[in-house]
Amino acid sequence: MIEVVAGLILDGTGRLLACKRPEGKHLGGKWEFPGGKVEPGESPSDALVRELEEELGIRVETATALTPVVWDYGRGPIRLHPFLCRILSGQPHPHEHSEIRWCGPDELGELDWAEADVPILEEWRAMDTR
Ligand SMILES: Nc1nc2c([nH]c(=O)n2[C@H]2C[C@H](O)[C@@H](COP(=O)(O)OP(=O)(O)OP(=O)(O)O)O2)c(=O)[nH]1
Repeated sequence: MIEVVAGLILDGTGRLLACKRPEGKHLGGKWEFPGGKVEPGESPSDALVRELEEELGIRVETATALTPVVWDYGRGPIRLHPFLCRILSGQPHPHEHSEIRWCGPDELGELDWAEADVPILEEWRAMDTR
């Protein structure tokens, strides 16, 4: 099982940050929550702080953990651990994604999400963290 973390970053007005995977990569063109694989010896929360600094140039703190999602895209199972996060410093800039977008509830529903993220989005919608 590959452990992956993903951050639901809120902007304080009810919008979430969606990130587009670059064409040519696995799941290229799909939208995801930023994050990546947990390295040996790291907690999921530490991994997310590291990944968001690398991918977006922001420092975050993690808050509520949502329900992990187990998914298999045909390359073996991944377990995706979602966390709500808050930006402590910096403005997000895409270092590894082709595009990033702050989205309100309606816009979120219009994006072509990676399949493992769909249940996460549904859980978030049901929570109403705004
Ligand atoms: N970071 C992230 N990965 C996700 C999400 N949803 C989802 O299915 N994934 C998948 C895509 C990848 O297979 C894996 C995350 O690994 P990664 O983002 O470090 O991907 P990577 O570029 O290293 O992938 P690869 O080189 O191994 O193909 O989980 C998500 O919301 N965030």
